[in-house]
Amino acid sequence: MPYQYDLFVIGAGSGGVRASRIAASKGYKVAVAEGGALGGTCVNIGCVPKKLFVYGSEFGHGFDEAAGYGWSHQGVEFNWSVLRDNKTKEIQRLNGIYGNLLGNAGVEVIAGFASFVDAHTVMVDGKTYTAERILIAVGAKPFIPEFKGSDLVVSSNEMFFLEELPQKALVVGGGYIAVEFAGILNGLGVETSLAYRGDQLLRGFDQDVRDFASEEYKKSGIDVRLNTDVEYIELADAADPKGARTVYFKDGHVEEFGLILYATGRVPNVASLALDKAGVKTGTNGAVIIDKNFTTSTKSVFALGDVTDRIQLTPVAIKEAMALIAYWFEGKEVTFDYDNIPTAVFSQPAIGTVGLSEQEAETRGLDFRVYQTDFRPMKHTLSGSTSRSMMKLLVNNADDKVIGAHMVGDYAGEIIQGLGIAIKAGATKADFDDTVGVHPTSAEEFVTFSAASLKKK
Ligand SMILES: Cc1cc2nc3c(=O)[nH]c(=O)nc-3n(C[C@H](O)[C@H](O)[C@H](O)COP(=O)(O)OP(=O)(O)OC[C@H]3O[C@@H](n4cnc5c(N)ncnc54)[C@H](O)[C@@H]3O)c2cc1C
Ligand SMILES: NC(=O)c1ccc[n+]([C@@H]2O[C@H](COP(=O)([O-])OP(=O)(O)OC[C@H]3O[C@@H](n4cnc5c(N)ncnc54)[C@H](O)[C@@H]3O)[C@@H](O)[C@H]2O)c1
Repeated sequence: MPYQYDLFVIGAGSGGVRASRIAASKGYKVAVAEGGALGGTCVNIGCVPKKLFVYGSEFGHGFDEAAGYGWSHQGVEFNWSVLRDNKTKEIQRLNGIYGNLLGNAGVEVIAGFASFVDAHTVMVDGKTYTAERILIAVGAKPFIPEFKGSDLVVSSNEMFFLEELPQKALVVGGGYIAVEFAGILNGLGVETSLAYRGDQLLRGFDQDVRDFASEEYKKSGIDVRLNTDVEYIELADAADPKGARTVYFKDGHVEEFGLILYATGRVPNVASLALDKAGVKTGTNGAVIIDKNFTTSTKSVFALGDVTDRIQLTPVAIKEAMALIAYWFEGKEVTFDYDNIPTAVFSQPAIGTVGLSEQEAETRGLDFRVYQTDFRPMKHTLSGSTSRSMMKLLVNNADDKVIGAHMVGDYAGEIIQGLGIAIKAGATKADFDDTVGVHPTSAEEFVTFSAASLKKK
């Protein structure tokens, strides 16, 4: 039976744009449905605007730190609407670029939310489209637990469009988004508390990184509250829905905040897809279940990116799209390597990490040694800031290969990318030691770890 398209992609985010663009350039007739703005989460309400906000908030510390370098100023003012609106203009420029990329590749863009009619048919705004293959790339959406007053909080989605900044904010959660936004708000001059229900922030990261980063966040001015959970929330004044919120914590403490951000995870965005009509099965949290070639329980339907709830990162969604393209066009079985994915948390200071944490290496029963150091970065010798950086390297004793690298400090995200290549290529500690350092940098610490910094043999 002939179909209208070779490929119909649902969702023009990181994974969907790449898959549709490359498939079309290789000769498929492709359409992509997008219910929001082109580029998806990363471009519109994720990585890109978040990083622009991080840059904006770093100036908040920069003015203070400049004094030790001889700069003085007559008071500094920050105008939130300028940052917010300049960010939005830049994102609109990127939306245009995504439109051109898709158009130039010959992809038909259909505006609207798609849902399944059957295994080869989708519907957008009442119109049906048939395709030999359908790719689900709808991403994820914020998860906010339900409790009394949960309608009075915002998610990361709203943070990009706030009418005004509050004087005082509470961020709830302990993952990437919570620590990144706590840093942004703090840097922009908002009195910021970060409440996490567990013992330490950033579960899943190396324990030393978690402990060190948490202390640095406190030093930077964030009020970090561990083992703290919210019972319920009310409007401070019932007649003023835009006004302060009163938070009743589980330990009995009561406090008012102008804004409460819940950054408590993201769940697959499948609710409106009518997956059952195509026989597509889902697992925990509604994640679309796929085999190693990104094929769902229905042979003609594929899925990748955040909707599969594996590793929620843009470069992962993009690499998955490229692997699926190689599977379709070259018949290559997918051998996606989810190990050694470098990642950065754009908190202040930032975190960069690749490979195993000390706890993961222990769980895997490896015989390994650990080098670790922390120091005052040269910039802060004059800035007056007490901020410190830390670095950590894990080495497998059997073959001397570096199996993990971790950093908390300025430029950690930039530095970890290069280390990701070295670790992926199988570099040994001897290779690191043979590499000439770039001086004076923080990064050179990674190639000058000596026996003195051996934390664990
Ligand atoms: C605040 C925040 C910051 C982040 N920062 C980073 C970062 O610094 N680095 C990083 O690597 N990752 C970051 N991420 C994660 C990254 O954004 C995601 O991993 C990535 O966008 C996933 O790509 P995707 O293609 O799976 O889905 P998405 O990019 O989410 O795209 C899905 C698209 O599908 C559309 N859609 C949904 N349902 C339908 C439907 N029924 N019909 C049509 N269209 C539909 C949506 O509107 C969306 O545009 C961040 C995420 C957030 C929320
Ligand atoms: N820099 C980056 O690359 C970047 C930045 C932002 C987001 N992301 C991606 O997006 C994903 C989602 O980010 P996130 O920060 O929302 O999720 P996350 O999974 O990283 O963190 C969620 C946090 O919320 C806590 N939590 C969950 N339920 C809760 C509840 N009921 N009450 C209180 N706390 C609760 C969890 O314990 C956890 O600390 C990340 O895992 C990451 O893959 C990446």
